[in-house]
Amino acid sequence: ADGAGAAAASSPAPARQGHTMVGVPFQRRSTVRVGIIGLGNRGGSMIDLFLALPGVQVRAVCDPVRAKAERAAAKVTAAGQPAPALYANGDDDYENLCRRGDIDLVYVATPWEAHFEMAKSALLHGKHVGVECPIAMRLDELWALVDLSERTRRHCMQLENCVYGRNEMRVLRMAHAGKFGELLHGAGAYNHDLRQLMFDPDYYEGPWRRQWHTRLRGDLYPNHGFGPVANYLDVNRGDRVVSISSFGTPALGLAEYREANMPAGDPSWKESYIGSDRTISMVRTAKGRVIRLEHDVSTPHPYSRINSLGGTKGVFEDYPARIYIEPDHTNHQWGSFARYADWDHWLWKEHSNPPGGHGGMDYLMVYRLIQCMRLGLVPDFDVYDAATWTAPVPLSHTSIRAKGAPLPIPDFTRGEWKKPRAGVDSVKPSS
Ligand SMILES: NC(=O)c1ccc[n+]([C@@H]2O[C@H](COP(=O)([O-])OP(=O)(O)OC[C@H]3O[C@@H](n4cnc5c(N)ncnc54)[C@H](O)[C@@H]3O)[C@@H](O)[C@H]2O)c1
Repeated sequence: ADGAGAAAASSPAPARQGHTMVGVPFQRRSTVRVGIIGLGNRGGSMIDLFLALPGVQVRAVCDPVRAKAERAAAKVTAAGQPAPALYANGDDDYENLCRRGDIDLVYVATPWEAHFEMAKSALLHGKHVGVECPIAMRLDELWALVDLSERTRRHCMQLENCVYGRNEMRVLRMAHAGKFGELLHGAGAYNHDLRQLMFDPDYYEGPWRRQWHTRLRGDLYPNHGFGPVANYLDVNRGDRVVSISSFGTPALGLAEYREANMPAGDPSWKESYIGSDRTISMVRTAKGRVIRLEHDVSTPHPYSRINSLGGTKGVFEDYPARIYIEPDHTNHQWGSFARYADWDHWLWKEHSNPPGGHGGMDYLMVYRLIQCMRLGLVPDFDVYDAATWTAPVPLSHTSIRAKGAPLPIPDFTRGEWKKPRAGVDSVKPSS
């Protein structure tokens, strides 16, 4: 599989089968009819945000764990909507949800191994699809999603919530206004100690997340760190990421945690974890800028997405947020980022205290997606962004196996990255 990965990594873009999805608006509609696949931790809470928005109807819910599907259906009726169709007959019942004629958007919040087939099914049945991170696990699947989106004329979106974070959006606007000068470098991460949750028998639906640590090396979850920095640097909108070089430490954290916490005979004792506890990747852009990505979910660490950006006039670093830009700051002393609240994105000015998890960015993501669909706007991100932000998953694995050898990151836009265009730094719509 690694050999195939390396070959695929260096092969040229496959011939385009459809037409570009760059700048393609949604068809305008007053009501967005939603089907949700996967109602675990994520889907089971995101449904509240869909139901909180005017103009959204949840028409169908799907989860093989019937109790979870039923709990979600009860939320729909409690919100005053008709009872949704329920799909709970095994692992393939999602196809029946995708087949329905009364759904505009499918939202996928299932284990990673299921994302690709579910996105594919939604697109083939004419639905727009928003998928949790990462959108797929293999490079050939990323190309397949690009081709399917281009052929079916439906948007295939990585629902990357962190690009809607308040700090991320403020930095994005300041970057575009030149406050950091010419942009040079950025960093993003998913450093989140998930040991306890991954070994908890009840938190996830089965051990799927931990088991990925027995299969794939490297950065399993790059999107939350990569997406925001890619936006700062206008990746796919004037610059593009061209190569990735990844390094991984030994994988010791999960086994050490198991030793200390899991009783003999627990099924986890059959697992062997492969590298790496911390993956560090260096990504180069066509303009010569450098992005550092980190991934670590198996050692103690306070939560951090790093979220930094630097240029010729200064630097921002998050966790905690701090800034140093000329001429505002001197003498090597960090300044307060709170002082720059005027630079907040219009979404954050409109919703100063959004509901829902992750500090409100989940809500703003769903709000903006639904707004784009109802007003017939171009979405803030498309299948090219989805593929780009996810590409480190397979590529970091292959690069680590090759001792950090740089691998090309495909140009999923097939040359269209050079065109500047709007993205998450959107203009507030007038109607
Ligand atoms: N963006 C974020 O901030 C964020 C936060 C948490 C989770 N996530 C992502 O959400 C996804 C789900 O994570 P989770 O924590 O909710 O996991 P989970 O295990 O709690 O939920 C997954 C759900 O999918 C269901 N499922 C499994 N196979 C299915 C199938 N064939 N058809 C329909 N449903 C199926 C399971 O029964 C379960 O209810 C993952 O991709 C995860 O990375 C994203």
